[in-house]
Amino acid sequence: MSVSGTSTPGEARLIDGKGFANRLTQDIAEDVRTFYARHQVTPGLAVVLVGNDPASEVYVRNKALQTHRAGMRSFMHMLPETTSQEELLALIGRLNVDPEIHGILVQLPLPGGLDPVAVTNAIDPRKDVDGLGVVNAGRLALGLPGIVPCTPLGCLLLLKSYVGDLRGLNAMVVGASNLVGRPMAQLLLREGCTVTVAHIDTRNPQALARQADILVVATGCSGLVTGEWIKPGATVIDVGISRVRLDNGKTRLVGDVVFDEARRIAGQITPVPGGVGPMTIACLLRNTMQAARELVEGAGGGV
Ligand SMILES: Nc1nc(=O)c2c([nH]1)NC[C@@H]1CN(c3ccc(C(=O)N[C@@H](CCC(=O)O)C(=O)O)cc3)C=[N+]21
Repeated sequence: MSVSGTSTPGEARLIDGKGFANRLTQDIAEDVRTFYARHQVTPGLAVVLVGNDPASEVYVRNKALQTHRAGMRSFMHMLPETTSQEELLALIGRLNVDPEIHGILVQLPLPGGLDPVAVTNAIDPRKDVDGLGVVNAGRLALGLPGIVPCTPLGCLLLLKSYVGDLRGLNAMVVGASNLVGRPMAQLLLREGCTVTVAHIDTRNPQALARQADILVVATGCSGLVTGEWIKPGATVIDVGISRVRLDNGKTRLVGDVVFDEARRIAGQITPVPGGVGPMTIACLLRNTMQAARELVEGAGGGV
């Protein structure tokens, strides 16, 4: 490991998101037991899924499984595609005042006709474990404690563990979504990085990426980032996850980065699957534990 954020090229070290997420989940399970002993309260997470997108159903089921592994309670709300905005807002209103619920997540994207901004902001900011509402997003932008979106938080925990001190490093975030790119850029800025955000209108993103000690890619565009984008020895975090069909008819998960090229140039890199995905879920549990603490103990804090 190197504190400069780069190391000698050759074969990149694999960043083991799955192993890290497993250890994090075990630590959270310990926190859940301690919290129960103190307050006789078990943290509860409500996950709301509208419609039946098969990929979303897989993630939602995985979330419920991991929630139970951490000793938390999981409340699933599977709503039909035809759910109205009023019905969805009414459900969130009930979850907001339910003392058994400490975290609420509405799986995105929502079916057409439902307004994700209105829905996200209907969640009590104290229960907004996705950190996507204006209160938590604003807190992050101002450098105040709050709930940080799960995927960027997971990426940051990996970076802090595998790179160390990020101060002064050049970081580039490819993708400017509210879910990942923007909050990721805010977190890296807070850690002292010099941050560049590339988006759909960015000219020559490849040249900018080649300057980056840390490259976080979150576009959902598989194969976008080739070897030529990568500074030798850089740390590459691949947030993308797409299912592609192979010649033999089977499907495979791939990221936004051409892994076999990148791994010969990067210093360290996250695989897909087994990289950022499991960290997202572990951080959701971490945020739910944090929300339960603040709701029950009235403690401030956060990351
Ligand atoms: N409000 C909201 N918050 C989210 O955090 C959110 C969302 N909506 N909508 C969908 C995306 C996607 N997402 C993933 C979570 C875990 C894996 C994951 O565990 N992936 C495994 C593989 C899973 C598999 O085999 O399909 C891995 O990368 O190793 C992937 C993707 C969270 N999202």
